[in-house]
Parts: sequence; structure tokens; C-alpha cells
Amino acid sequence: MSTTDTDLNDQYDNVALRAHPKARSQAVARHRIHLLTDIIKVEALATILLPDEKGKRCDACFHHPPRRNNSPPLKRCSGCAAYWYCNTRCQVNHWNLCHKGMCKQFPRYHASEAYTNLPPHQKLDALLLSHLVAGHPSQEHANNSLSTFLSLLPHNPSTAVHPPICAFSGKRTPTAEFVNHLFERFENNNFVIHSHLVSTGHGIFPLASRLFNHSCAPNAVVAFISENCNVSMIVRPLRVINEGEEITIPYIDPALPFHRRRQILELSYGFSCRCSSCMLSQSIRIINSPVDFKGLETPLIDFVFSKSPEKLPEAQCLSSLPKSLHHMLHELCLPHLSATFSDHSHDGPYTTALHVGRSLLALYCVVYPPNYPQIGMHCLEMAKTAWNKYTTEEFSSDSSQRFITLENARMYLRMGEAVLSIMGPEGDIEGGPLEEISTLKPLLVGSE
Ligand SMILES: C[S@@+](CC[C@H](N)C(=O)[O-])C[C@H]1O[C@@H](n2cnc3c(N)ncnc32)[C@H](O)[C@@H]1O
Repeated sequence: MSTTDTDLNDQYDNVALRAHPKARSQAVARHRIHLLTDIIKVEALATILLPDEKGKRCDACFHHPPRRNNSPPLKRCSGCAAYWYCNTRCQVNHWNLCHKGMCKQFPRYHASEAYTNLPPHQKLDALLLSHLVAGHPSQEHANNSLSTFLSLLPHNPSTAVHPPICAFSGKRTPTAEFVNHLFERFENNNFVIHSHLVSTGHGIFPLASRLFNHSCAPNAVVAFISENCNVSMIVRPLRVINEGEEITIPYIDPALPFHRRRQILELSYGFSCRCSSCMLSQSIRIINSPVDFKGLETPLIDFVFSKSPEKLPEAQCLSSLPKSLHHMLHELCLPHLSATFSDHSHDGPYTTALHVGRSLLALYCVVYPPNYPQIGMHCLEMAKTAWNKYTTEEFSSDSSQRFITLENARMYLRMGEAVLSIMGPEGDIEGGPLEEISTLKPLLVGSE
């Protein structure tokens, strides 16, 4: 173990670093970690909003002001007119974190050909790198967070050439070597910041990158919150994690088809995943010709909910998935179910939405570990769809059908609440799923 590992080991209550045969080190649980524990909280070293979010969220803490008439609008930086803040505190914090070093030069940089000709993903890297360098123009006086970032495994040390960054105004001009050194660590260490599964930006959270390896069957996930005029990441367990067990997070969506996951992990992160999910998926043969999923939906639902139609399974269903249902893992199946569900859950017919939505829920229980946030969010959507059906459709003579629909809405709300409470508050609290649950619950409970 390096000195950094030893330093890190002394600092955190829940996590210890151990050597790992392939990934340098791994984070293991110091003791049994229970649900609802914040395993670790890490403040961002640098962040960048996605272009669609600019002007809608605070550039410092990513807070999205509620859409109420009396809520104060975001304040715009009067220097560059391109950054927005909740209030003076956020503005001052961001100024000190990075904006001071680039405000003056930003409009010219943003309009330059060197920047505008970059493809979208490189623009994001260029801006994030500009933020990082503006706040940390050299290795001198590096704080803990920057030192940790510099200790991370680089992705492609020999080939990385940094994209054009915003000129820095300050005493020490950053050297190209230093900027490349930072950029080498971008691809395999940075995070997509999200609020309830919607991406809002990119960010650098060095300690989290240093600690957690990837698994497609992870036992923890990351959530992001606005705190102290900055964005913080919280790592939360999806289940009880035993003492000494490795704590893993997903770097990519575990629902992606196996071959796609393998490709991204090899290209962007430089390793082949050997997690239980990949080992199983490797042995599953899926035919490439178009498959009619329809005939398989009901057997899949029956298989996943065989113990109880009203309860989510306690274990991931992939390892016991019968061969006859393997085609449901075809790369077209999940996107097809998901698109059909979202079309019909908004515009109806709700009966179709609820049927397809149940198949999608069953498939989620195969590709995700229990308590994965997508499962909870989908259950909430199912509860809302059943409630829409209950309140808007004519049930004429058949009142038992109406009652079954209400019971279904209650069941999905219970399932969604159980999963999303494990995830806890994150992202936009106002209008977020936990708020939606507390609005919907009394309506469902009070109806007959
Ligand atoms: C964010 S870092 C994780 C921390 C890393 N273990 C360390 O010691 O700094 C990402 C890098 O760790 C390695 N890694 C992460 N998960 C891995 C896994 N499941 N198997 C092998 N290598 C892994 C890869 O080299 C990847 O590019």
C-alpha cells in the first residue's frame, strides 16, 4: 500500500483501503454497514453544469429554484454574464473555488473557435478542466482534495492531450504538463452528477474515485446533494454490507447489455469487469435476430413475482433466470418496454401502460440488484399511472376493477417508498420523488 492509502485509512469511520489484485486498491467495510448509513460524504473539487441546465441551476451548488412565483430568481455574474447563482454566498464560494481565475477571460474563450469546434463531450471536459485549473493552477499548496486527485490512477497517460482551456488570470500560469497530468485522470475517475436519475452535470470527487471500484452488481450507489454552496456526493448502501466486504458502486448503468458494458469499461476505464453479473452474462447466449418479446413478458412476470405478486424480490433475479427467458436480456427489449411504458403512462391507455410497466419492473429486478434507485422510481411511476387510471377512467358496471386499480396504486407506492427511502434525499428535494410520495400517499389511503 502507498503512503496515501495509509493516510486515507486513518480518516474514515466506515471504510478501509485494502490492496486489490487488479485495481490497485479496494474499499472494504470497517464494520457491518446498515441501510440508511451515509458510508462517506465527499465535497466536489470542481463541477460543471450540463449546457441544458445553465441558467436554470446555480453554478455553485446546482440548486434548482422551485418554480413558485415568489421564489427569487438566480443572480447572474455581472463580470462574464455566463454564470448564475442562488445568492451572494454561492457566488462568493464559486468565485473563490474557481471563477476568480477565469471570469474575465471566459466570454472570449467561450466564443473562440478552439472551444466552439470541440464535440459536445470534449466541451464539457474542457470547461471542467478550466474550472479545476482556475482553482488549482499548480501543485504547490495543493489541498487534500487536489493531492488525492493527483494520486488517482490515470487512464491513458501517454496519449492524453488536454483540450483547450480558459486562460487563467493569476500569478502562476499553469504549465501544460500540469494540466495534462490533471486531464489524464478525467475519463476513468470523474462522475456524472444526477438528480433522481436525470443528469445535471459532471464533477470531480477525488476521495470517492480513490476509494470505490466498479461492479455491475454493486452494493452501494452515489447520490448528490447541494450543501455549503457546493455539490457533495454521498455513497449509500443498497443492502447491509458485512465487515471486510468490498464496497462497490456502478460506474455505468448495470442495465446496459453485457457487451456494451464490457466495451465501455474496457475503453473508458481500462479493465474487464469480473463481477458476478458479468460472469453470469458472459455465459448467456442471446440470439441476434429480432425476437418477439411479447410471449415472454407474462412468464417473466410470473417468474420474478413467483413468491408474492405484491412484493419485490429480495435478491437479484439474474442468476436464477430460466434459459427460456434469456431473450428478455436482448439489447432491444428493455429500451422497447421503457419507451412503450412512458408513451402510455402519460397519454394512456393506462391499462397498456400498467401491463408493459409490470414487465419492465420484472426486467429491472433481473438486471438491477434489489433497492436500486431505478426500481424505486419506476414503482412510483406505476403508482401514479394506476392512480391516473383510477381517477380518470370509466369503470361503469365493474366496480371491483376500480378497487383493484386503487389497490395496485397503493401496492406500487409501497414498493417505491421502500426502495426510495433507502436511497434517501438527493438532488432536487422540492418536487423530488420523496415529496411526490408524501403528496400521493394521503390521496391513495383516503380513497375508496
Ligand atoms: C475510480 S478508480 C477506482 C480506485 C482505484 N482502485 C484506485 O486504487 O485508485 C477507477 C480505476 O480503478 C480500476 N478499477 C475499478 N473497478 C475495477 C474493477 N472492478 N476491476 C478492475 N479494475 C477496476 C480501473 O483501473 C479504473 O480505471
